[in-house]
This record gives sequence, structure tokens and C-alpha cells, in this order.
Amino acid sequence: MDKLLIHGGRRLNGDVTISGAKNAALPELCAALLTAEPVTLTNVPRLQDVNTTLKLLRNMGARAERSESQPDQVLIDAGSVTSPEAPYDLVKTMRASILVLGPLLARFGEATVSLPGGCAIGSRPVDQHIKGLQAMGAEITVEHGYIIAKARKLKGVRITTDMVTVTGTENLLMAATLADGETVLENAAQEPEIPDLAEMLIAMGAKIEGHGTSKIRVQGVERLHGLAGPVGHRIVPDRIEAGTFLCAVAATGGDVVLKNACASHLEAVIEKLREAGVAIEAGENHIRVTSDARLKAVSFRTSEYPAFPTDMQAQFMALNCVAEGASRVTETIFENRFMHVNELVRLGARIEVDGHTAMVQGVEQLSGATVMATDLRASASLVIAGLVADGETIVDRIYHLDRGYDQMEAKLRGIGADIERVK
Ligand SMILES: CC(=O)N[C@H]1[C@@H](OP(=O)(O)OP(=O)(O)OC[C@H]2O[C@@H](n3ccc(=O)[nH]c3=O)[C@H](O)[C@@H]2O)O[C@H](CO)[C@@H](O)[C@@H]1O
Ligand SMILES: C=C(OP(=O)(O)O)C(=O)O
Repeated sequence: MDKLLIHGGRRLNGDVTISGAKNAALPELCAALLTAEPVTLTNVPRLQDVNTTLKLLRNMGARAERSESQPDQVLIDAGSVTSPEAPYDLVKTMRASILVLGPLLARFGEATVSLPGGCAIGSRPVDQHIKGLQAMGAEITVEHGYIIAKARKLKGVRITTDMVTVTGTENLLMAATLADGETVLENAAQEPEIPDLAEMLIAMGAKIEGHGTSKIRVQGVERLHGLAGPVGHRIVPDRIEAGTFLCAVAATGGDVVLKNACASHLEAVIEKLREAGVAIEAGENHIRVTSDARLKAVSFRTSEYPAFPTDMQAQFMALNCVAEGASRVTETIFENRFMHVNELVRLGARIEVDGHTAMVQGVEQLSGATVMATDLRASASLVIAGLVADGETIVDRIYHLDRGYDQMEAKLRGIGADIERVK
């Protein structure tokens, strides 16, 4: 099993290119199921989750391949889908597989999708996806661990989800594009990946308004067309990858330009970094981060976009571990997203958890050790901690990291980190 071997203490300098967003790529690959014509996506990150989605689409009979000549481009042709099914073997490795449910049901009138299990960060039910599709007229049963959904034709309705759900909004949005009449999604998620998905659907012929706000209106159309051409739809930059690099440079010190990064999608994180003493210059298509002195600890609370993202909680906590003073980190989205705490403590951090809150007392220095990654962003926080720790850190179980970061260790090496992948 691959591990990362890190020798801490190097400053980071230079520039690094941010990849396309995992959380936009996954729904957008699934959106290609809404049409029988080919769809091209560009700026597709090289991630295990993308490979899993491509496998899932091929398993249904679609053509889904990465271009050999242009590796950030993927072509999907769902004209040949024969089996609208997502089996447990593929779904269990990636919760976002649930995103095939809406598109399959809307286009084929049926779908059989394995229920995703819980995961390290929480139980993560999909009841809102199911309730929304039922409101649109689908008959849904759950049998033998599978969601079995049928609908001759989905119908447009007003849906108010009980909470803000990102993939729930995406599933219902995709389903609504081919429904009969108007669907209004109230309490919709506003994460930048949703307007990006909506723009792709609009380019395919969908009629959508209000994306990026909490109320999305969709007028169903008879059919969607493909998105051919060399660009097709270009995936928005990954704000969480960018935020992770900002935290890494903030922690180690240095001067780095993130290219292909969108500062306006990271306002809450950038504000907190500035509060900590990090200099950030936000350009049109880049972000420059400069950090010299020891940072000040900063308290924060995760919440739905545009507030501080839960997907940045672990990485920012790593920063607080070596900052001056005490901070309070409150997680409001997932019930169990402090799995990194015990591993950070093994590196010498001082953290106490009480329910949804972690109290972090900054220390002057962390000391390298072997630690275990438990989920995607927990892994990233351990990498950041390893980059500042004294001596050698080994981060084990990095398959979590490979799920959502595009060549993280190569990118970090490119800006001066001493990090390598070992068996
Ligand atoms: C592929 C993708 O985009 N993943 C992101 C997405 O996950 P995901 O879409 O799974 O997260 P949600 O926004 O749905 O979850 C928000 C909260 O709602 C709860 N909930 C959600 C749906 C539902 O039917 N019932 C229910 O109770 C969840 O358990 C959680 O407590 O948004 C999360 C919150 O920003 C991010 O951490 C993930 O990186
Ligand atoms: C929790 C995450 O992803 P997923 O929803 O794919 O598990 C994440 O990206 O941090």
C-alpha cells in the first residue's frame, strides 16, 4: 500500500497549477448520461474518483474515456447505455456514485443504484435525493441494499429539501432538466460546483435559472443534446485543492502562486488566512500566497457555501496546530469529521474535542511520526502537518488522498517540499 514519506521544514516557493474540481467533475460526468449524444469535458482532474466514475459509466454500456493526447479531456458517449444500474462494488468506493440516480431516472425512466454506505466522516444518508425524486413522481423502493426507481415521466414540482445538500441539489437539478414542466428547488446548495453543473446543462439545452442562489428554477425540456468540440465544458478549478495549497504554504512559510485558481470561490478561507497573518493577493485567474512570520491561531466554524467549507476544516486545523495561541474549530456539517485529530496529536499537536468543537492550543513545533489517513481531507491535513514537523513523517493509507487530489506529492515537490511516495 502506498505511503507518503515527508521530511518537514522546507519552505515552499514557486508556482503550482490547480486542477479541475473533483466535486464538479463527478456530477458533470454523470450529467453526460442525460443525452444520447457525445459529451466532452476538459480540465478533468486525474483522480481515483474520476476513474471510478468512468468505470461506472462503462459498466452501464457507455463509452467513457480519457483522451490519450490531451489527458485533461474526457469523452463520454452514453448513446449506448444498456443497463441503467450502479452496482455496490463500484458505489462502495465512492459515495458520489449516487449522482447517476437522477440522470438515469430522467432519461431511461428507471434506475437501480446501490445505496452508498456511511463513511468515516458521518452516516451521510440520501433520503433527500429519494424524497425529491418521489415528489417528482418516481416510485422508489429500497431492496437488498439497492434503490430501485421507476418513473414513466418525471414531473416538475416545488421541492424544499430539509437541509442544504450539495449532491442532493445536483441530482434533483439533473433530473428536473428532462421533467415535464417547471421544477423549483428551494433551499438549494450554492457551492460553485452547482452553477458550474448548471452552465454545462444549459450548454446541453437545459432551461435553468437561479443557479448559484438558494432557489433554482428548471423548465423541463424534451431532450438534451451533446457537447462536442475540443473544449466541450471546462470544469471549474478545484477550490478545495487551492485552499489546501494555501494552507500548506501558510504553514511552512514561502511564496507561491496558484495558477488556474479562483479566489472568489474561497473568500471565507482567504479571510481566515488573512486574519492569521498570511498575505494573499487574489488575481483574475491566480492566487499568490506569502507567509513569513509565525501565524496567529484563528477560530472558525464550518457551514454551507459561501461560509467556511467543511472540506477545508482539517487542513486549516493543521495550520492552527502550529500557530500562536488557542483556537476553536466547530464542525456543523458532518457528525464525525474530527478523525484527523488523534493523528495530529501523534505529531505533537494539542487538541481537545468536545462534541462538534475542537479546541486547539498552538505549539511551536510538531515532531514527525507515522500517521494514518482516515479520509480525504484528513489525509491532506496530515500532509500539511508533516511538511512543518521536525524530522520524518510517514502518512499511511494515502488511497484516500488519491481519491481527490491530482498528483499532490508531485505538485508539492515542484514547489520545494521534500515528499515522496513509497510502497
Ligand atoms: C461529491 C461532493 O460534492 N461531495 C461534497 C458534498 O457531499 P454531499 O453532497 O454528500 O454532502 P451534503 O451536502 O449532501 O451533506 C450535508 C449534510 O446533509 C446531510 N444529508 C444530506 C443528504 C441527504 O439526503 N440527507 C442528509 O441528511 C448529510 O449527512 C450532511 O450532514 O458536499 C459536502 C458538504 O459540503 C462536501 O463535504 C463533499 O465534499
Ligand atoms: C467528503 C468529500 O468528498 P465525497 O463527498 O466525495 O466523499 C470531500 O471532497 O472532502
